[in-house]
Amino acid sequence: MLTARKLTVERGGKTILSGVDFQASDGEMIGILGPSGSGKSTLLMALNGFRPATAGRVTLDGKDFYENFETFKSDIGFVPQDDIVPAALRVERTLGYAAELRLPDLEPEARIARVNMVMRILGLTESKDTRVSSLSGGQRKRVSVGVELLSKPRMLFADEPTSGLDPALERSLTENFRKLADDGHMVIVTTHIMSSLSLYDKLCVVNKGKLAFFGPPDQIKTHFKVDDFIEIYNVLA
Ligand SMILES: Nc1ncnc2c1ncn2[C@@H]1O[C@H](COP(=O)(O)OP(=O)(O)OP(=O)(O)O)[C@@H](O)[C@H]1O
Repeated sequence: MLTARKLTVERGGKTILSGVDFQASDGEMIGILGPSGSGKSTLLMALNGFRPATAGRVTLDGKDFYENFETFKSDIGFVPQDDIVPAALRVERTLGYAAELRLPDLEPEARIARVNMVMRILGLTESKDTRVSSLSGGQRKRVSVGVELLSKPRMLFADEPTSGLDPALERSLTENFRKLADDGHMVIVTTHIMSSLSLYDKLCVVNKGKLAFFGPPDQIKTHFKVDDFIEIYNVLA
């Protein structure tokens, strides 16, 4: 279990996140929501240890996450907002190359099997011979996610992976994340998309650097006294 208590992040003399509590278990998919600039990416990177909080504590299975980061880092997959895959290579080669770098101890056959598995999970098999530069935005995002899945990380953190996708691609990528969580991964995603919120186990709403809600999607409308997910943003304004 990943637990954060009273996380505070200060940057450039400004308090960006203040006293945020958070909890995620294996097999859970958690969405981090909130207006632009509310602190979602900051929270995600404090939780995954890439930019630790300046105060507060993060623990994984009861152990201090930052102090034991070297031990835990093989458990972490992180898909940042920007694309991380080279555009010139074909999909299968991109994943194969990433597998060579990330899994040097695996036999070549095992690496190929891992690449094939990741392509299958993410629906990329039919695009395996397509250059990344020719893929749609949604497919490219899947390749970025695929690179992170090669090592089967226990925890997958993704920063707005569905931004800029059409509703069908957004839904399908979110469903991919749901499947990963159902397979036992801990999936933590920042998002602005309100139409797929029911697929998440829990939602974490950040507003002006503070936690505004943490709980299951079926409680969020009651909490904010709204009829529709989209109206939450009016309440937070
Ligand atoms: N290094 C920094 N120094 C000063 N301020 C920063 C720094 N990094 C982020 N901020 C500020 O912290 C706030 C939160 O940023 P963050 O990227 O976490 O927001 P966000 O909710 O993810 O936004 P978006 O939805 O637009 O991606 C913003 O006001 C941002 O300008």
